[in-house]
Amino acid sequence: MKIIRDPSDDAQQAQNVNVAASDFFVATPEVDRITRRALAYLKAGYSVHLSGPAGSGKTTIAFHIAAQLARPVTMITGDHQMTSADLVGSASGIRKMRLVDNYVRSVVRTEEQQTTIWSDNRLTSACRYGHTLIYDEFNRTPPEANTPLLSVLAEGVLTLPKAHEGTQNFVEVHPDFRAIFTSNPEEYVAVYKAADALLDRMINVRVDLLDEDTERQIVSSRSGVSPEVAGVIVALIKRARAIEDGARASIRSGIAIARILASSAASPTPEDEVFRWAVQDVLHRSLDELLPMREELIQPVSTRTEQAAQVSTQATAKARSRK
Ligand SMILES: Nc1ncnc2c1ncn2[C@@H]1O[C@H](COP(=O)(O)OP(=O)(O)OP(=O)(O)O)[C@@H](O)[C@H]1O
Repeated sequence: MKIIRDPSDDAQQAQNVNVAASDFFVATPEVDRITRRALAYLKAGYSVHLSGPAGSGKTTIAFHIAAQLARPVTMITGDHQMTSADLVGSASGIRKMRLVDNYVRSVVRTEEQQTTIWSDNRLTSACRYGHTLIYDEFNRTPPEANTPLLSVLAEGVLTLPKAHEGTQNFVEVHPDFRAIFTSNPEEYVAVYKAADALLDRMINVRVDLLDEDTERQIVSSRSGVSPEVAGVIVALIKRARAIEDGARASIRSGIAIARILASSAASPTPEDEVFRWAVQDVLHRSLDELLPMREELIQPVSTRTEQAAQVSTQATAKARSRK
């Protein structure tokens, strides 16, 4: 994702960015379908929740969708230490004013005034200026901290705490404000069960593990390895997922193996020690454990191409002999 800063932004907006797809972004029909589906709901004014397993591309697609909305993006990442103040804002100090009036020498009149200085936080500025909010892994934040979102999503109003110095203790949500949430429902470490009331205010778009062709293109695009090498790695990842009992082998693992191969000029063959190490350390499985793949896939790409050519020559010869 490319980050584009808008020089015309005022100080408040300068913390936020405009985004555009990076040169490495892969838009296959599957990615495009998810994007169009989410955009249909966002355009109707609804918030979207992209839910799916780790590495299914939720965050990347969220940015891609946000880029289509062509509004500045405010990004928040869920965190167990977050409070409502981290979303909405808080008092950041006190402003004191003292007036001493000694115009008549024998009379001294003093007047003191004290006001709280309020600082908007990211949700408030996104609501004020009509940004696209990307709230990544929102269920890592305690549900009570996310409470201000309820009235934002349902009534289009953000209520501010008393410390706010303005005359209005609420912000009317800008008509261009949109929110995209992401979460992994399979994650059970350091996450909270999201409040039903919040989930009920967003439309869930399921982002499952991407299809093989999309994963192959992503691995190739993010690492620079050829699509053939990426295909071998993705097949290994799929095999690891099929026999998995612990953490899921993600597309991130595939990108990591591919980048290691590319930077060491290694090849995805059983004889290549860098490849064996990378598979062992990234997937936590030895190449031998993934042996069924060995026969089919883990051969030098040139060998596989030669074999494919042989198979096709044999097939042509058979077809001719049948005539
Ligand atoms: N369409 C795509 N084009 C290019 N790269 C992609 C695409 N989708 C995902 N990726 C890459 O795959 C990796 C995982 O994607 P991403 O972080 O978006 O997944 P996620 O579902 O948000 O994962 P997590 O739940 O672990 O945060 C990243 O390195 C990302 O750059």
